Amino acid sequence: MTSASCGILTVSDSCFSKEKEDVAGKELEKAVTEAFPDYRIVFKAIVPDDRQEIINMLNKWVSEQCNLVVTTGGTGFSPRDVTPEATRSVIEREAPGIAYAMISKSLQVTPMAMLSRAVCGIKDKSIIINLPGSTKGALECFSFIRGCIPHAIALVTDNKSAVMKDHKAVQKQEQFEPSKVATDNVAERPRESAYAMFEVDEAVDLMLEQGSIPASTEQVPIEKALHRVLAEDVLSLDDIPPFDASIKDGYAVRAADGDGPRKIRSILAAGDAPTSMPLQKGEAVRLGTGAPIPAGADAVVQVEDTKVLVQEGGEEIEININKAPVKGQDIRRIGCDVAKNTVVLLRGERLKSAHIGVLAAVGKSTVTVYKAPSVGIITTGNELKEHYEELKPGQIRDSNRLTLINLLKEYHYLCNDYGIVRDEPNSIKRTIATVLTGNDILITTGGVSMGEFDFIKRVLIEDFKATIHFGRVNMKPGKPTTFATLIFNGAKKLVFGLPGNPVSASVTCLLFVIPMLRCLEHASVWQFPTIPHVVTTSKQNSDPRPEYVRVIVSYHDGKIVAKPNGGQISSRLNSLVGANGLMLLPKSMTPSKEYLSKIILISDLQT
Ligand SMILES: Nc1nc2c(c(=O)[nH]1)N[C@H]1C(S)=C(S)[C@@H](COP(=O)(O)OP(=O)(O)OC[C@H]3O[C@@H](n4cnc5c(N)ncnc54)[C@H](O)[C@@H]3O)O[C@H]1N2
Ligand code: MOO
Ligand SMILES: [Mg+2]
Repeated sequence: MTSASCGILTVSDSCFSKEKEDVAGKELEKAVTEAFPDYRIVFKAIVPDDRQEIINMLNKWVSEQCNLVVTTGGTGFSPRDVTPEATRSVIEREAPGIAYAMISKSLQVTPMAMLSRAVCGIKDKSIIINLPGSTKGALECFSFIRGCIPHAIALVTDNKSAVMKDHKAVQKQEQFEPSKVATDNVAERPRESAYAMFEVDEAVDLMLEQGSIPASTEQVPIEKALHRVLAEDVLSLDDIPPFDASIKDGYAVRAADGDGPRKIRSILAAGDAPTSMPLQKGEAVRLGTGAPIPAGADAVVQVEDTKVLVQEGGEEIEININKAPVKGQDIRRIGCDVAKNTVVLLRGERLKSAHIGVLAAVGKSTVTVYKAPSVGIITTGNELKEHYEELKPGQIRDSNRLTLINLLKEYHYLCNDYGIVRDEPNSIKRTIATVLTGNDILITTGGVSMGEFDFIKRVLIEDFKATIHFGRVNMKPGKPTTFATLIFNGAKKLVFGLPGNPVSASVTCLLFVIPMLRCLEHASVWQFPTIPHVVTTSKQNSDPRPEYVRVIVSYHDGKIVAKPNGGQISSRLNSLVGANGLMLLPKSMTPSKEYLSKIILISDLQT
């Protein structure tokens, strides 16, 4: 993606007068940065719903060659909504297709979309796009049209090489070779799975052996480094503390002077430069915690162990040291927390708040971190509809996509969403190719079991020459979990074919996808913490698979307690709502017998 400059203009009387916070503007900024990491947001402003003010700002940004201007607000029917009129005065050529795309997609969400009057158009090398004022509406509309933006910018800026690249990609898509997967001989389908059954640990090992996508790194300011994985060993650029410092509020003294009276020579607060004139016999310097120790002093006596002997106008002139001090008492020596040039953080550590604090303390303003692999997701199934769409008989709402995207987000991974794909080999092939063009990793859900409409494995093998490393795992839920690798446009790609059942998809994402992403990101910790746990069962399990029971784990009276979170059928996603652990029940348990097993902690222990 080539770089471009962007501006975000919030049009709102109430945001302009600071009566309301500009949430839409801020969220749009995030969405643009996330969608186009190479673009620079160079302009941001809030103007009132005033036609001339909008025109002035748009003209100013256009004259400064801002490639993409998105406005939010003022596109509706109320008397002060004038953003479309102002935009129309500025643009030279209208781009009605963008506005149309937003309205037609938005109508699937709400009939109110027909009240949008958004205008989109071009002036010079700038594209101006009006978005609604509501945060949800603005983000939704942006998501509907963001795909066309890079090509539109390449065209208006006359970037011939980018335009050619885009055209080639489109032509390639148009020269689509149909899937090789045959659908006409259902009677001949295998009656037994062609895939060997692996135990979970074996499958994890097979998967990790394939974890060799080249990892790239980037420099980020430490303010933006939270949750990233360090790609360098960090050396302290300074001693901490950088000078001998007091641990207490009190007096710097010479220990050899013992107890008894001291004349106050001067005062040192935290932040004052250390004095160079050595402290003389019988003298003390009054100081605060963190203040530098004056020359000649070798101990600090806390204020609680002293008494005032002489004072003048509220000033301490002479004090008494009640107890003889010990040399070095209450002094933090230079470099005692961290010595200069020593390693303070190790490559592979995931940065949390304390890491960022250490980076700040040792004088690092940027760090090198690993880039996480890029992930794209599709869900498959003819029965699936978007959660906001109306259902016809036989249809269900797609819950897997949003669950998995957000599950990955909980573990700090972003995931590009490629929508729902029908159970049809050509559609699956085409969408997989699109995902693999822009991502290192593909996650699919559904279509991996024994059904005649379960095409994922076959498309991967027949159309992409994938190697299936495992296509069945001995676990409940998650039996048909599939992991494959393939070469696409010369690059190695990883594919996780997760089962369609909602719990199975989430549990296998936790047990396979997240550990693999952590390894690919070079994180030193990739496994979830486990707690050894004794388990029993009251009834003979008819299913011989080891089971990952979704549990609420807590700590009561010195014991770990794991409570199954309701019904455990693979379709009941509520078993994961509030669950913080997966309790492993070994296969073929005899009722009432105790087994030493484990709980995998997927979030914090509840106490
Ligand atoms: N003959 C056999 N049938 C099945 C076997 C088997 O070994 N032999 N395995 C069962 C197991 S275990 C699982 S798990 C499921 C997995 O099936 P698929 O991965 O092929 O998934 P689908 O058939 O497409 O869907 C299964 C189920 O999940 C619902 N689903 C799918 N996608 C979504 C979504 N995005 N959001 C919400 N719900 C979704 C779908 O409607 C089905 O009810 O296969 C068993 N069958
Ligand atoms: O293994 Mo499936 O995931 O039982 O539901
Ligand atoms: Mg199926």
